Amino acid sequence: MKEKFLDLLAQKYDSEEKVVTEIINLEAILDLPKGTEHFVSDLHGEYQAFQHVLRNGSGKVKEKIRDIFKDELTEEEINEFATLIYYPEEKLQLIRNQFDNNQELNEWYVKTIDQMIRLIPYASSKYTRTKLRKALPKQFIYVIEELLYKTDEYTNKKHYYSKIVQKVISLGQADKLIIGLAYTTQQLVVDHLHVVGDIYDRGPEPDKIMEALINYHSLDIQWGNHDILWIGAFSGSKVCLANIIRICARYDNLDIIEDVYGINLRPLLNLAEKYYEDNPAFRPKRHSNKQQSEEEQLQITKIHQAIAMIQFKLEMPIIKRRPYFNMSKRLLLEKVDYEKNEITINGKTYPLENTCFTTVNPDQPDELLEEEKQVMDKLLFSVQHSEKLARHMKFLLKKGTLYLKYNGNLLIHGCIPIDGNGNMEKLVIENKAYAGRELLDIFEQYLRHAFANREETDDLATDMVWYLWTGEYSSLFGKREMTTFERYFISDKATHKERKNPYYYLREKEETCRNILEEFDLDPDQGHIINGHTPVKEIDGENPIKANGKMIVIDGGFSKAYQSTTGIAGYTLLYNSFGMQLVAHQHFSSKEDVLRNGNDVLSVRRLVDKELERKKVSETNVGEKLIQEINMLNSLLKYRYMK
Ligand SMILES: O=P(O)(O)OC[C@H]1O[C@](O)(COP(=O)(O)O)[C@@H](O)[C@@H]1O
Ligand SMILES: [Mn+2]
Repeated sequence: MKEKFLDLLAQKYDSEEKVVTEIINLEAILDLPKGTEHFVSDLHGEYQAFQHVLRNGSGKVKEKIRDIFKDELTEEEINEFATLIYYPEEKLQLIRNQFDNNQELNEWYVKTIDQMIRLIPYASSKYTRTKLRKALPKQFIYVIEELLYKTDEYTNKKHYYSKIVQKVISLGQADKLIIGLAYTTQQLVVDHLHVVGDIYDRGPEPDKIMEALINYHSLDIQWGNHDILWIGAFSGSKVCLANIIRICARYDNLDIIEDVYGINLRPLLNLAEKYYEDNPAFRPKRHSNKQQSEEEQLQITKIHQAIAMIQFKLEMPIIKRRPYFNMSKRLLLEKVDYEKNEITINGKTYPLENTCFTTVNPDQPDELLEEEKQVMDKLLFSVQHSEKLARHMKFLLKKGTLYLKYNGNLLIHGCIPIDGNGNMEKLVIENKAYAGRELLDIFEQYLRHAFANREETDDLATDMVWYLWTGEYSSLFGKREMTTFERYFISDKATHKERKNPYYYLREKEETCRNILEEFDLDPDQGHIINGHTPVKEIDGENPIKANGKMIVIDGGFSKAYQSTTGIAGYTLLYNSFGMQLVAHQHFSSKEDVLRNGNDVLSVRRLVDKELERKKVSETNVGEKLIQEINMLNSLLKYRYMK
């Protein structure tokens, strides 16, 4: 077997020299400082703000510019230059308009190309030449390499280089070169991106975020509860599907469903028009910049009610067929007194308001009307046949996992369900108990099974995806119950409370975090847990760094709806060879503002951890793989060439 494998490998490395060269190359990489990891989370459809963080590398781009040009450029010029690197196309247009004649513009081109070429070696100092070459714009590789590897020792070469730049300009290629160099710089500054969940829901452009991620050079994703909902819908879960439409209606984002993913909402609208009226509890949340007629708002309000009621009905049979989900308390439509318009929860009776129960049969409240059934069948068909959604969901499955162990850290969107004593909570599924890492592994297995068997809509795997959205022992939800029904229909706020898993206060303690790291076979002295999911209320003095630095909560706070409760726009994390840095972001106004005013509102940095010695590639996940490759190549060398 091994020999067969080595024979195969020998096809690629078909001479002794090739094997040796590759071994030398890989060993050199192992010795380089580790690349920069960038962690973001809770993007919630806020494409513009996310783009900004991605393009500025959470401040890393500007830091590199400042390192090199601090004695040469003013703060204002540094800002201008940084903006050019973030948004080269738009910034170039603004700059071109500033000049009255070509000569001035050409001088600016010469100066700018020179500065960009000086920045590249600094930004790529941690990479091999081959890796840098891969990051260069293809059509300019030759030109850039000529410019990059110049030395000023020979003055005649100087002339040669200035000639190259002049030629680029006179051939009308300067803009393209600058744009290419800008993207190269962005790419060099961050080696690998981690998206710690919640790409979808609340904000208007999750699809564009997905496209940006698909085009990104290196990343992984830890699914968030909102991503799971979309995966669930695509995998055949009608209750997940009802949820995504309900949330889109609530946040006035139905165009994501209709226009972006091409899902026909007409049948749902017809049903909504037939059974529902205006209702203040179901009015969509207003986006500041969205113009909408009263009629449109009314339509959304009706759709919102129609789909919410379908959702509540669809939950019931699942709760009944899966007793171990322990959700019988959530059979709320059975607890309503339809005559008195009241509900009794935990022995207490509350009046109901803003109800919209016209399609509910009080004797059998989980029964869908024939029309509701048909609507859901059509919607599911449409969802499962949306090409774009299929592409996005497949990418989520390909790059995503429920949790990730990476360079000694544990990345997870929500939590590890634990009880008040810090013990892993058990969920019994089909007579077998799971807890901790095993529980997360089985959740992921079910999710992948549901995704692979999308024609199944009521099997355990599909139900389990919904459990991940809302179940008490879900590692993504992290709360005891979701009080959606109460928030629509009961005014007493006490019923709205969603009790959190003890994880959320026990994670303040170092001991808890160490136990969890051990549960995942990670070294508790070295590792950290990196969480998203819960907005950090900086306003109330909450610290995102917990448990003596073992726990870092980086809810990106991109979601505008939540910014007033956090006081800032959230956090991102950087981890390079020197250690970890937490970056606090202020509210992102707009790309236009950045372009015109260089406003790039970053970033308090707090040192999370400082490496005593600079960390090298050899000490990383990537390094581990390289070492394996080197071992194989050494075997090949012995087997083939040193006999
Ligand atoms: O504020 P909204 O949109 O009504 O959503 C509230 C719901 O979202 C959740 O907070 C889950 O979403 P997050 O993952 O963003 O926290 C639920 O616990 C809660 O019921
Ligand atoms: Mn979340």
